Amino acid sequence: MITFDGVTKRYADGTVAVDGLSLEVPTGEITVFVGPSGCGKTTSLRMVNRMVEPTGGRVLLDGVDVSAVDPPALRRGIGYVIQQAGLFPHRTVAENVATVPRLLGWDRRRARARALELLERVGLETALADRYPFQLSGGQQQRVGVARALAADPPVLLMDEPFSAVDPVVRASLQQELLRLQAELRKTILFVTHDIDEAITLGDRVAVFRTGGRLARLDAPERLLAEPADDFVRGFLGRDRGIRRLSFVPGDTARLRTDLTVPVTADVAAARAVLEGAGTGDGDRDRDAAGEWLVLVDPDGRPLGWVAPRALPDTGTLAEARPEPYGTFVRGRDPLRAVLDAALLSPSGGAVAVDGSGRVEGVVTRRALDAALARAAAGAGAGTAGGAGGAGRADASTGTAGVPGGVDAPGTVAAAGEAAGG
Ligand SMILES: Nc1ncnc2c1ncn2[C@@H]1O[C@H](COP(=O)(O)OP(=O)(O)OP(=O)(O)O)[C@@H](O)[C@H]1O
Repeated sequence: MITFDGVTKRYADGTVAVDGLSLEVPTGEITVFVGPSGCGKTTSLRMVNRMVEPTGGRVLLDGVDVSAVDPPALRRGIGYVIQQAGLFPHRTVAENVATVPRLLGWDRRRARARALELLERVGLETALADRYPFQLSGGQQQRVGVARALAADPPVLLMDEPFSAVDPVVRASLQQELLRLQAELRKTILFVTHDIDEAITLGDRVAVFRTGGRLARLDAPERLLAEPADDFVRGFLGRDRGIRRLSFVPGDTARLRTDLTVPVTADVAAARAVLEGAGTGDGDRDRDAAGEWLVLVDPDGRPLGWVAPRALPDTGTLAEARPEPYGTFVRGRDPLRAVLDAALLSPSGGAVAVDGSGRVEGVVTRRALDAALARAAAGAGAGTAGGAGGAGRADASTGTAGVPGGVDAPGTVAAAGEAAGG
C-alpha cells in the first residue's frame, strides 16, 4: 500500500503543486489520479519513487517512509511507465525490457529469456525482440514500456499517462490489456491520466484532483459517477455522466424475453401465433407481444435480424422475410450500456441477447430496456449506483452477479428458440 500522509510539494519558485494530499493506494488495486493539466498528478506520482521530494508530509510504502530508503533500492521495487514509453533508443526491444534484471545482476541469457516471456505477456510477438524502438508503432512501444516496468516483477507500478500518445483504438486495446494483466498480476498501480474515460475504465478507485494540487474526490468510479459531490467534479466528469454510469449496471437487470425468437425455418403462421398467443394470459402488459418485433435465428441459433409484424410474409416460411440489422450484447457479461447501444443499433428499439458463442438467448424489448434504465436512474438517486449489482469495472468482462431482471418466457416461443438452438 502507498500512503500519502499530508503531502505537500512547493517548488523553488513558490508554485504549490500538491497541497496537503492524504490518501491511500491499496495493495493489488489500480488507483487513478485524474484532473486538469497542472493539478499536481505527476508531481504526486513522482514523490513515490523519490524523483521529487515532498516539502511537507510523508509518503509511505507499506508503512515505511520512502525518504528513509535509498532511491536506487526503492526504485527496484517500483516499475515506472511514462508517456511515449521512454525507451532507450539505442537499445533493442529485448535489451530495453531486460534493463532492470541486468542491473540486478542477472546474466545475459536469463535476462533475455525474461524479456521474451514479458513481451508475450504484454501481447507482442517475440520476433520484435531485436528491433529498435523506432522500428515499432506507438502502441507497440507502449507495450514494451509496460514489459520493461514489469521485468523485475516489482509489487508497485507507477504509470504516468502511459497511453496518451497513441490513437484511441490502440489506446482502448492497451487499456484492456492492462486490465487483463492486472487480473493475473495484482500489482499496486498508481496511474495518472487527464482522461476521465480512461480513469473510469481502469480505476478500482479514482482520485479527482483540482487545480492547486488538492484532492477533490476519491471513490470507486461508479460512485463517483452517481454522486459527483460538487460542481467541479461534476463538470470534470462531463455531460455523458449518465451514460457512463450504465457501464456499471449489469445488462442482466433488463428483463429478457425468450418468446420473441423464431427460427427461420418456421411457418409464418407459427410466427403470427407467437405474436398473438404471447399477448393473452395473465394481462401483464409487459408480456404483451402484440406489435413486438421478432428475431429470426438460423438453424444454429445465431441471429439473422429483426422482422416487424407488418413485414411478415403472407404465407410460407420465414425464409421469405427480410430481416433487418440488429445490435447484440452478451448476456451475463455486458453492462446495461451495451444493451442500450445494441438497442440503438436495432430498428425495433430492442437489443438481441446472445451467449458467449453468439447464439441468441432472447431479446430485451424497448419497454424492458426503458424499465431497466428507469431502475438504474432510481438507483443513482438513492446513491446506489453500481449497487444495481456492481457490474464491476467499466467495460471489463467481469461477470454480473447483480440483481437480474429475470427471464420472461410466457409461451410458445421459447420452444421455437430452443428448436433453433438445438
Ligand atoms: N520543476 C518544477 N518547478 C516549478 N514548478 C513545477 C515544476 N514541475 C511542475 N511544476 C508545476 O507544478 C504544477 C503541477 O505540475 P504537475 O506536472 O504535477 O501537474 P499534472 O497534473 O501532472 O499536469 P499535466 O496533466 O499537464 O501533466 C504545475 O503548475 C507545474 O507548472
